[in-house]
Amino acid sequence: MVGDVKAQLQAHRALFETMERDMAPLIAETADLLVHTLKNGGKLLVMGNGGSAADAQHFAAEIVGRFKLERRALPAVALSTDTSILTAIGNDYGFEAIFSRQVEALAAAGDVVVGISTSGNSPNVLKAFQVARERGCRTVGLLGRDGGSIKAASDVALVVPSDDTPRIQEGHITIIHIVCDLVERSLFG
Ligand SMILES: O=C(CO)[C@@H](O)[C@H](O)[C@H](O)[C@H](O)COP(=O)(O)O
Ligand SMILES: [Zn+2]
Repeated sequence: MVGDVKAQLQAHRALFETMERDMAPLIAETADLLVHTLKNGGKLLVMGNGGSAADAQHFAAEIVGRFKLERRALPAVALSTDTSILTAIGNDYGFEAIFSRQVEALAAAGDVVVGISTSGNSPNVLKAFQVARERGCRTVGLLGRDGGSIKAASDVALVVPSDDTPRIQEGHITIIHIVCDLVERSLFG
């Protein structure tokens, strides 16, 4: 039991060492993109399924509310939170359309659309990225494994180098916190 716990903590640490070595520039680039977008009156739309739906609403909450600094509210919407919208679109147009239809409704040119998927292959995220690009938005994929099909639809692809879904999710939420910190300090610090 304790051995299993230690093995998982070690896997987490090894992954984060690799992320530190390989991903820092791309995480900084993502923060820059969001700073630029918010400065120019754009907003963040963010989505994911399951645990990544929770990460999406966590991200939007840090942006709309605050991360650490007392500052004005910033615009962000999690597309995974409104059960009436999700069930209506899912029921009437199919589960693949639950995010793309909301992107169609809410996205403006210059917005940043973030999709979180550990496999990189969730069809509803992929479809939302296709619509986002048609709308002139920038797409950021928070991905895992080999990046899947969403990688090619991402302007910035942050692929956490692991095949283990929970470890990938731990990478994603840490990247989200780092981006929130950089965005807030660069706009208001
Ligand atoms: O949190 C977990 C597993 O750790 C699950 O809820 C997981 O997010 C769900 O199976 C998702 O449907 C997986 O989708 P994706 O990450 O491949 O896009
Ligand atoms: Zn999970």
